[in-house]
Amino acid sequence: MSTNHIVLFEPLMPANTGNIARTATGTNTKLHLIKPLGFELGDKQVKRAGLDYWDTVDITVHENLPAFMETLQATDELFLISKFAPRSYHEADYTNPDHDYYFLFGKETTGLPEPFMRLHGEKALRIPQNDDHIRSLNLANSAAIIIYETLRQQGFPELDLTYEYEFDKLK
Ligand SMILES: C[S@@+](CC[C@H](N)C(=O)[O-])C[C@H]1O[C@@H](n2cnc3c(N)ncnc32)[C@H](O)[C@@H]1O
Repeated sequence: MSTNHIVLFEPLMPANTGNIARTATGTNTKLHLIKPLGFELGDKQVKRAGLDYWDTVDITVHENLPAFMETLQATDELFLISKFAPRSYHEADYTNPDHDYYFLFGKETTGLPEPFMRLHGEKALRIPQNDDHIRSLNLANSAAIIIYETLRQQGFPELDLTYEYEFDKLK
């Protein structure tokens, strides 16, 4: 079965990383952070945004982008998530059970480095948006959109499609 990975390139804002950590925990997704980080991992704001989930996130910190790239195996599929991509994220296939899927997101201010983007342009995916009104989507929202499309294609593996709550608002 595939493992999905969210990779954040030089994240700056603790609230975004905390928010993504919460999504990662709830979806059995691994989280990778590429240094330098704009915060300390013990930062109150990271923890607040991830609430009680921070300690349960499977998190790996990489020294820099080349160090992260060196960890990839032949069966790992890497996608660069960028508004500059010519292809939309819904057109890619994430269903090969023998592959792990890595989604690399850019820094809140400057995105991914331009030379790296040019080198791996064929792996880039865009989330459609209205460019007349906003510059880009929020990083944490982008990560949630991508991971849930991936999980939808994979049939939501090991996630509860429904759940019996002790205090159920519908009962
Ligand atoms: C706030 S945006 C940074 C925008 C930055 N100016 C740039 O050049 O990409 C942070 C990250 O969110 C993701 N993102 C935001 N909007 C996106 C979109 N429409 N399509 C794909 N990724 C997006 C990208 O990974 C981006 O690097």
